[in-house]
Amino acid sequence: MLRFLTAGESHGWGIAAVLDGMPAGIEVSQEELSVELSRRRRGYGRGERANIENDHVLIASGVNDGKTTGAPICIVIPNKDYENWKGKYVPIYAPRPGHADFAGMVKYGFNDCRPVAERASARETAARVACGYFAKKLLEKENIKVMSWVVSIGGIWAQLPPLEERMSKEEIPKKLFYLAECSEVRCPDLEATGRMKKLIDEAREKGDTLGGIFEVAVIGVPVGLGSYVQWDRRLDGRLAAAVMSIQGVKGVEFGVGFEFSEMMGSQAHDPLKLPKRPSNRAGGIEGGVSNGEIIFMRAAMKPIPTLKSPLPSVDVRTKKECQAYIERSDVCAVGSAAVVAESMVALVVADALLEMRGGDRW
Ligand SMILES: Cc1cc2nc3c(=O)[nH]c(=O)nc-3n(C[C@H](O)[C@H](O)[C@H](O)COP(=O)(O)O)c2cc1C
Ligand SMILES: C=C(O[C@@H]1CC(C(=O)O)=C[C@@H](OP(=O)(O)O)[C@H]1O)C(=O)O
Repeated sequence: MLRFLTAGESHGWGIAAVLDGMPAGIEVSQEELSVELSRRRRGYGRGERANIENDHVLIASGVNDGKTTGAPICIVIPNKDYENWKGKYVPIYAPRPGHADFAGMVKYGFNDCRPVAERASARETAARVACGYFAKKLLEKENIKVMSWVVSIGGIWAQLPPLEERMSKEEIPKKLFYLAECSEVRCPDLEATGRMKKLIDEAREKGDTLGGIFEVAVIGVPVGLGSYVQWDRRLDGRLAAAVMSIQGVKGVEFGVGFEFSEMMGSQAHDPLKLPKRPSNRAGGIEGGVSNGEIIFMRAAMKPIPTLKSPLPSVDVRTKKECQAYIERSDVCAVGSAAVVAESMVALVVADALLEMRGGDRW
């Protein structure tokens, strides 16, 4: 069983994770790890914090001589911004609509929202990406690759090959992924990238924020990951939970997803033919089990909650109406969320692979 937990606050000493269940013998490198971390940190629309952090990952255990040992892997990512925050306490008395502030403060009985904001922050996703790197390295040994790209930001859509092709021909996700890596918003359509950047600039000027949609594809998946025999073993359920757990993600679909609801069965399901199934509208999973096709997911992220032109809120001390608290913030982080989703998907797929194959070393 591959599992992990994270710890740490956004402006505290650092972010940490323990990843348990990685087999021995997986080669890992500090350089590749830092590339993964910087893919998440950077992107057009991210705020000033991205320039403060370098997300250097300290590997405290579980790796010896560049290979995993099978022991729990402990990673620590010091927060450089801690130097600017230590010894200070900046309370948040006007909860930001859309952030965890209000619900978290009431739930845990705080007098202000600072402790909520610190732990609810997506700073924590740096640790998820570090864990996801190890899962990706395990999958790499089986020629399984996880990719993502952004398809829309604030209603501006990328022009991409038809969905049916994106889901069924391996060379297409590979190409889209390659192009996305060249785009500042991680969108494979470089013309749309320009318009998305302009929209992000406009939102920033207005003190507003944006969300969007990204896709994740997993190629090289064998038949048989996950199971229909128990609800919590279904691969689609596990993947959906993993991606929905990312801060700001509000919708997830597989294959043609919500479009299925408008189709006749005869148009919807993927016929079995030799040598290969002609379509993959299911998105690579039937009955909660991978069917050997590309696993294809799409997820929607809401606009960032912290607004420079804030929404109405209530001061929790005076109970008077006021404007929501303003803090340094990202304007748009859809490309970063997509990288986090790659990591979460890699962790779930690697867990299901270990379940099916077993093995203490790889
Ligand atoms: C990579 C990434 C960066 C984010 N950056 C910010 C940010 O700078 N400011 C902010 O208010 N929310 C940001 N968010 C979103 C909030 O963390 C999220 O909306 C909040 O924790 C509430 O959770 P929920 O939206 O899932 O309900 C970010 C999310 C991700 C995935
Ligand atoms: C720090 C990161 O993301 C943060 C996520 C976040 C939030 O509320 O989720 C708020 C911002 O924090 P700060 O106010 O310190 O700039 C983001 O920068 C990161 O991704 O590394």
